[in-house]
Amino acid sequence: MPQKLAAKGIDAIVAWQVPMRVKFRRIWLREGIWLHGPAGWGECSPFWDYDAVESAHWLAAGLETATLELPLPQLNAIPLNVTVPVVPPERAAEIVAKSGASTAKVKVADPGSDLAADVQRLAAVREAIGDTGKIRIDANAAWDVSQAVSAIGILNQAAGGLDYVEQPCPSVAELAEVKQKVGVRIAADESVRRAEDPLAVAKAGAADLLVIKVQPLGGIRQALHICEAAQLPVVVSSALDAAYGIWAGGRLAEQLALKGQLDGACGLGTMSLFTEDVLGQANPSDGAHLSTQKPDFDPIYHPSENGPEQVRHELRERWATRLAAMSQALPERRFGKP
Ligand SMILES: O=C(O)CCC(=O)C1=CC=C[C@@H](O)[C@@H]1C(=O)O
Ligand SMILES: [Mg+2]
Repeated sequence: MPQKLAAKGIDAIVAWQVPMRVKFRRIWLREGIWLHGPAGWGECSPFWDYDAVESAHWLAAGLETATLELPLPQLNAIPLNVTVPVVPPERAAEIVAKSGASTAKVKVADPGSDLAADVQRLAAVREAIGDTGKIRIDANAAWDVSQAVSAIGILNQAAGGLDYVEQPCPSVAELAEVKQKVGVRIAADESVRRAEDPLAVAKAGAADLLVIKVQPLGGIRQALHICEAAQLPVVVSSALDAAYGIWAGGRLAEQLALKGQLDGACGLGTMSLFTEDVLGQANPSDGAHLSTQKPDFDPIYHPSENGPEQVRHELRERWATRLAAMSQALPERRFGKP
């Protein structure tokens, strides 16, 4: 256990791993750690392509949840969007119908797919969600400005109207230009969670709303601070978190809902993308709503604790090394203190 963490009252760490039902964000296997402290368990599950400095935000978020007692929830549930990965149209329709959600967020512009497939996926989602449902798309910064303008026109039509387009292009300047040129709202995701200055996009007036994730922004309090400063509507989304990360997202969404800053359904239903419950943790969502109750399961006493001993050993070692690097990087985080 790194000394810095022990000094904050962290007394147990569990590494977990779960296969995904479908490839999402180019991964088939999701991993992370849970840290136990005076306030219970917190999650730290940065993607493996993030370096120690970027991942230190995720560690700060996990430390916050494990050490800071939050007030009891005032809302019971947060409305969710169903997340539709890059899958064939029939599968997309099934995912939407099964969720019961009235808002869908559909992944588009995937390098392994094309615009014609995106058109078909959106048409199937509209059919499944009905005329009154809302459809959002997320391009994960795949387009340049002219590709974005043309694709958004086509996809808006295929979807029978879009609620918004998330991160059509990489840079703030491009987002601003696309926002000028299309009649669909533009949301910023990577331009907030991976930016040197998470407020740059708001300052530039380059987005109509923000998609906010707790772990990449270093915790609920820092995320709230950014939302307050940005003065834009917000949708809280998951970072493909497991139960404790999702719970933190729900608590942020609750705060924003109480302030009137939440823009509809949140992207916190992603535990359904996992093939199984992580260490027996039940999915806290019914597909259309997320419970704000903190999971009360104690992973350390779970008998399976991630399968065969060999896998457990390798997983623990890998995360112990990474945790040491992340905790070293904590003071270099780009804004605020945990
Ligand atoms: O917002 C949602 O509905 C689900 C979360 C989601 O789409 C994402 C989670 C984590 C990594 C990202 O590639 C992806 C996103 O870009 O929003
Ligand atoms: Mg996104």
